Amino acid sequence: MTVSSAPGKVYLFGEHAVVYGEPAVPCAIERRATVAVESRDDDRLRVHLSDLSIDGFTVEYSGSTDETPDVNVSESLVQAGIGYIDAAIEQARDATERPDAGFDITVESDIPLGAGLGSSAAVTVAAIDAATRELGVSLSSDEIADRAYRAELAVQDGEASRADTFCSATGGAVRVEGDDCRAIESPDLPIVVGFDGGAGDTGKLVAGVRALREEYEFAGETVKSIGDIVRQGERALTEGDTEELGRLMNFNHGLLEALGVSSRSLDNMVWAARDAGALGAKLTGAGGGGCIVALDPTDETETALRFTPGCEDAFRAELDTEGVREE
Ligand SMILES: Nc1ncnc2c1ncn2[C@@H]1O[C@H](COP(=O)(O)OP(=O)(O)OP(=O)(O)O)[C@@H](O)[C@H]1O
Ligand SMILES: C[C@@](O)(CCO)CC(=O)[O-]
Ligand SMILES: [Mg+2]
Repeated sequence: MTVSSAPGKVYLFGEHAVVYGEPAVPCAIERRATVAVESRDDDRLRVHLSDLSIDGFTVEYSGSTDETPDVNVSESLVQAGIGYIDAAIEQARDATERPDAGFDITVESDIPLGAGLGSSAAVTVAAIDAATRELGVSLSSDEIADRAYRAELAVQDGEASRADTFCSATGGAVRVEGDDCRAIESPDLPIVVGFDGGAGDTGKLVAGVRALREEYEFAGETVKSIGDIVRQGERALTEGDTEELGRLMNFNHGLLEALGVSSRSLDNMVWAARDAGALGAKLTGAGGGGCIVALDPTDETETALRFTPGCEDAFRAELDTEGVREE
């Protein structure tokens, strides 16, 4: 058996805009997905998912992905839980030239699903690393990131950037602009996360922004303005100017709200954080529900979020400098 883990992430800046070639700066955090993989003698996949929101369920289906898994849970749950694993295994089979390799797979994760913390990227990255190493092939983190990106593209109908998967494979803070992906220096930031217990579907949310850009030229200008915020934010990050970072995060959230990817619960948490004295606060990831990220060196924001209606959890997130790794 081979076991790998990979971190989730928060976006300081640039989600959604990064899909259209603008830069983005996500940072890996110490919340990880762990995937255990064991080879089988046949081409079948037996997948056990014990994620946070549901009792673990097990599905088993043939290796050829055109066969509907014979499962006893709702189709949407299967598609939700299986899609990224299935796409990751396809990438692992391609990377190892073992198209009929079968696996027993167990996924465990402390990253809430669909909440903007990159759970899909972490699960995909860890699954590719574990499955390829189980077959005796060791990929570089850049190769894993590229294959995980292609897996996310497949599951999200082409609506994905390289940012989440490169950040999860690499760890630390990264800067992604199109195919240009690189690790960057980042000071230890006082990151606080608020979680509303909800979720958003990344593929659908990204498709919504794409439709808005196609309908309104000013929506495209809004996306470009997010790119300007990211470039300004990089300078603040290099200088360790957390007050400027916070102001730019607030600005970024406002533009994401204009693009229709925030929600009442996310906005409530953002304003609760700001009212508590956070340097800045914004939604993170695809939006639609899930998490916000705030900067506050004091405990005020975390405390305020815990008493904010609609906030289910609030926690301080440390930067995780490690990307994908063997456990
Ligand atoms: N523990 C897990 N077990 C199985 N599948 C998981 C697990 N965690 C995430 N996934 C898959 O990832 C999907 C959520 O991915 P999605 O991209 O919508 O949100 P996210 O990655 O958590 O947030 P964001 O992309 O906004 O950062 C789930 O519906 C499921 O298919
Ligand atoms: C919304 C998005 O920009 C980030 C999701 O965490 C999509 C992507 O970059 O793949
Ligand atoms: Mg995702």
